[in-house]
Amino acid sequence: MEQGCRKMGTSTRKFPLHSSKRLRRRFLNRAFAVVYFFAIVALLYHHAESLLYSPTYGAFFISTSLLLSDIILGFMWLNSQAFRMNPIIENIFPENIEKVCDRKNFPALDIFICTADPYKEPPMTVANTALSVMAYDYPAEKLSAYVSDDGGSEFTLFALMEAAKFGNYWLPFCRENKVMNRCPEAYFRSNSCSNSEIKTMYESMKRRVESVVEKGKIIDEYKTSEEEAEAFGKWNQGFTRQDHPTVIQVVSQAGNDTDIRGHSIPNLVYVSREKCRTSEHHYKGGALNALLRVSAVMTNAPIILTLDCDMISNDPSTPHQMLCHFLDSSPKFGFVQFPQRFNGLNKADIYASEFRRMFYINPVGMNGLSGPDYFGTGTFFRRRIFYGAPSSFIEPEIVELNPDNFVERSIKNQSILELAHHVAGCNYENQTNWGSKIGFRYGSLVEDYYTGYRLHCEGWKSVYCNPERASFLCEMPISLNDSLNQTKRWALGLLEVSLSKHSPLVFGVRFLGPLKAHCYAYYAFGPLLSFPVAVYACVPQIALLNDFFVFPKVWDPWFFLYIFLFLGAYVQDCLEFVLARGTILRWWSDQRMWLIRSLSSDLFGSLEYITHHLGIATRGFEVTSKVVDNEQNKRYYEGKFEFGVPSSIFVPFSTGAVLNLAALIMGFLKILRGENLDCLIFQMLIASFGVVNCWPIYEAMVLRSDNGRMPIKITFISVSFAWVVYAAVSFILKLQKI
Ligand SMILES: O=c1ccn([C@@H]2O[C@H](COP(=O)(O)OP(=O)(O)O[C@H]3O[C@H](CO)[C@@H](O)[C@H](O)[C@H]3O)[C@@H](O)[C@H]2O)c(=O)[nH]1
Ligand SMILES: [Mn+2]
Repeated sequence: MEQGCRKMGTSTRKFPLHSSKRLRRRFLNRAFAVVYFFAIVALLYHHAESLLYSPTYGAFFISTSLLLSDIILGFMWLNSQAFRMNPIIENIFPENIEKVCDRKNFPALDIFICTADPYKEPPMTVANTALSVMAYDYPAEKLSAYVSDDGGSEFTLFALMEAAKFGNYWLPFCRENKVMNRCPEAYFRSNSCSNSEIKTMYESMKRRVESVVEKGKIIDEYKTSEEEAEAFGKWNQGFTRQDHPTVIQVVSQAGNDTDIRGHSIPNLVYVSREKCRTSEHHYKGGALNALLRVSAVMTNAPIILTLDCDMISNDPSTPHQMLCHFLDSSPKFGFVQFPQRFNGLNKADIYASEFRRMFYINPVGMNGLSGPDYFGTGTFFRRRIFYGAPSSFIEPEIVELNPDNFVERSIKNQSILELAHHVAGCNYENQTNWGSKIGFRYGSLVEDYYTGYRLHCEGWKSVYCNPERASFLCEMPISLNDSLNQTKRWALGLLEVSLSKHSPLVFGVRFLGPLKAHCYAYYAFGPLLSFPVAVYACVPQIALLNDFFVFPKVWDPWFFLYIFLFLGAYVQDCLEFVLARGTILRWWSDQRMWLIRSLSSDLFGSLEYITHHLGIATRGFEVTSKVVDNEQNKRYYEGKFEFGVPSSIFVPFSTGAVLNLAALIMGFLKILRGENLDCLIFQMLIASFGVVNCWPIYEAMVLRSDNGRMPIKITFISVSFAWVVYAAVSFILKLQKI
């Protein structure tokens, strides 16, 4: 791809494209890690000692559960240190790109947009995303957008056809007015547009698309040409989402279709791969592999951008930014990862949807260890990366899929289209390397994490690029249930990696070295946190209710060890959060959601992993809804948690909430009765921390009356459950003395 810009060696020295800065805080991090490590060892020693000398079964039970919990927490701490050893910030100088490489020599770019459900991912959202990237400041004849529709919906195709027509006006409008946010919906929402003509045009297109989805039918009047009518004809009687032939429709063709100023517009291709009930489709990974092949046959650009359908471009110069890395890099360099930044978070970001640690803090840490993991969206790949390690190329089955193959014919050429249909077939991958050695990798519901991991194991490098202005903006779930179900899917997918033969601790260590393997282990084993959090959320509390005192007394040196461990971790976490431009308010939500997720997503994800492996249940990729309900939206902006639906995923942490409150009240009663505070204090501290964190849950259970409150059924189940857990643990605690 650098061919066009070959003689860059000297010019990039004069006009640098990127630079990197190692953060000085690495020294502090390392020193603190050593101190903290010894503190953990001391704590484990303390537990082991209590275990050996436990006077009763109860004490034995408590010491065992605390020891196991702290081993897991210690292991997670160890993993998290890998990110702290060598953080690096990468800077880019996109203003120099055109000085070292002429526009006409820019490499071609294929953009993949995935959608899977026209009701959860409205076709208008997909159309907006497509328009926002088609309007990139990049030579249009080198740009192709491929939309993969796993929902197999004619409405999505209709929306794209409408988008292409509107694009004829929108693209020149953006160019001439130097618009930065080229997603029409976002642009019209935030600008009082002076040119109301284009706004009217947009509104009328939006009305048409939405009415089609609403009516569930495309009226003939909307099919403006013979070709369009023919395309929709493919949705005949036997066509269902799970069972249908491949549909590939070239919606606009670069070099052939022009905008109102006579400039070319980029290729826009709709692809719905063939689906049949008898063969596995591998969810998004499968969709991306189908796109890899279809695009190889049609345009075969050396660079690929993968996007989720709600990830709009917010900066037309993003391709220039990624070129800063691609034009000046080693042959092992494989991808540039841009962060997900979110549109419309509320002030406290109550569901911690921005995942500041995962998307902003940890990737900087991985930059120093040959690059960040793959986030699934906002990633520019070198096409070659999907065909084996840097030094051992794996030949695909047909020459047309070779990343170096040059496509001479037009994308509407009959034989090209025929081959494209063939490679999108549902049995095409049988007996091939797709999904195992070639392309996006199968086997985990978090195909992004897993694919990035395997690519790094092969020796590819990546870079994290987070420019001042957000390159992309995306949506996040605004109901607690949606948010928890999303992370539950992640938890299940991560366990599929951690407990497989490719586990970071076994396979990863061999190929990545210990530090990077621990970074991957940090995510893969994350769901294990459900155990220690569950223990700390109920064991000390129930012990307190039973007059059982398990922790060191105040003034005991071990007490201070606990305080040091707790504050050390929390203060460091908070500092890093704030240094990554977070607010204290959002950090508080972040740590709260960390607790809540451990007791819901991680727990249920683990249970699903087990049931799936026992063959009791099947697993699936439940798509997160991007539809916004106005009433819900209002509550979200007021910062209220949205429970609303009677979902069992709320039960474990609501149970914990009840137990903590009961323990705290009991503790106060004991103090009032004049019992000794010395032994109580530690358990009281834990319970108070629980109660402060659970405040929104109590509110939702008792104080609220809106539709987002906790369903009575769930409150009832949680209280009963709390009673059962209390009774069971109390029974063990009271077992006769040895
Ligand atoms: O069978 C499927 C299921 C999903 N998708 C697409 O996958 C994307 C992500 O789905 P979403 O429901 O939005 O999941 P999230 O949890 O929000 O996505 C995160 O996590 C996923 C892995 O679980 C990654 O694939 C995503 O890139 C990452 O943003 C969407 O564009 C979907 O259309 C498909 O194409 N086919
Ligand atoms: Mn998403």
